[in-house]
Amino acid sequence: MIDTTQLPSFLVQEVEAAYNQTDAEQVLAGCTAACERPVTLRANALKASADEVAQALEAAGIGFGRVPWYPDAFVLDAGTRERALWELDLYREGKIYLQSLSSMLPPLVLEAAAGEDVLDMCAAPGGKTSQIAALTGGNAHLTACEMNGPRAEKLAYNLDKLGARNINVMRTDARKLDTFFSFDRILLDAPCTGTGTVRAGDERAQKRITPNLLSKVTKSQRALLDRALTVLKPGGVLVYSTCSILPAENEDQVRAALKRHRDCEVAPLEPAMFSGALPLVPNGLEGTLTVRPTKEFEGFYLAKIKKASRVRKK
Ligand SMILES: C[S@@+](CC[C@H](N)C(=O)[O-])C[C@H]1O[C@@H](n2cnc3c(N)ncnc32)[C@H](O)[C@@H]1O
Repeated sequence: MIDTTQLPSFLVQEVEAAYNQTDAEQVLAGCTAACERPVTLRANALKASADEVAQALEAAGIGFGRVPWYPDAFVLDAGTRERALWELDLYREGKIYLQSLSSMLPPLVLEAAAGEDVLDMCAAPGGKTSQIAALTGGNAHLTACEMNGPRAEKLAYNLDKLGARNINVMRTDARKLDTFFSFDRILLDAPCTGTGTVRAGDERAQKRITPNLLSKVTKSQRALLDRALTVLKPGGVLVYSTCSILPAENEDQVRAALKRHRDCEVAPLEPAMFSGALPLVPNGLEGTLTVRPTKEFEGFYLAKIKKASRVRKK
């Protein structure tokens, strides 16, 4: 039996209602194991190669492991604290970015290419925006939206530190983004309950994760999805992600959005894309992935949606 008394009671209740007993137990066990989660980071290819980062970590006596699905990801040895990195030139010069493994997934799935118009709709503090910039060699036309003022400043600061240049940072409510804009690729890393990131014993999470929060974020997710699918070009691709493990924020949102936007459909994600190395829990929408929380991964949801190309009339 898992001790769930250290987890937010609303989270436990929702997980037990959403998943079968075995899956719910695994998910809740992952939340309780989160306290042991190692520090993970991404080599920032805009400033340093993964080899350079590996050598610098070795020189500093910091042990690490790698993952089979992303050469730029590093998993520091158990017990290594973030503060071990703070004094390193690597960190000060923006050659690395502290980022959870799960949050490295959406930019990989987005598959943006140089020259494309790309929107990161909810961008601060900028981990995924800068990763998209790195993956496109700094050659995509990137727009990054953030509604919250101080967070938009942090976003601009981080992008500058990481050498992600020529990004149009917009401090704006992305639900009201002018429909004059249009994009080839959109990342919607939506505001959510954060239930995938909860660590047992976190009293603030107990207070924060409530029916009221769920109701607030699901309204916002719906409006953001509608705007995203409106400003997506025909033939364009949207990646929707949350760090939540609740279906109401994930597959239920996507399924409902696809009913409202009949020209869009799921572009199936295959676990094999990640060498079968993601800890997944079955969800109710085929072709989308729910990563269950484990000792290494935060709980996370990923869906890829494609808009039909315009049919040419003869
Ligand atoms: C999950 S966080 C994004 C994390 C970010 N993608 C990253 O990887 O660093 C969600 C962000 O969306 C912002 N946000 C919430 N509602 C928004 C809206 N309507 N328009 C723009 N940004 C919004 C929040 O302030 C928050 O910074």
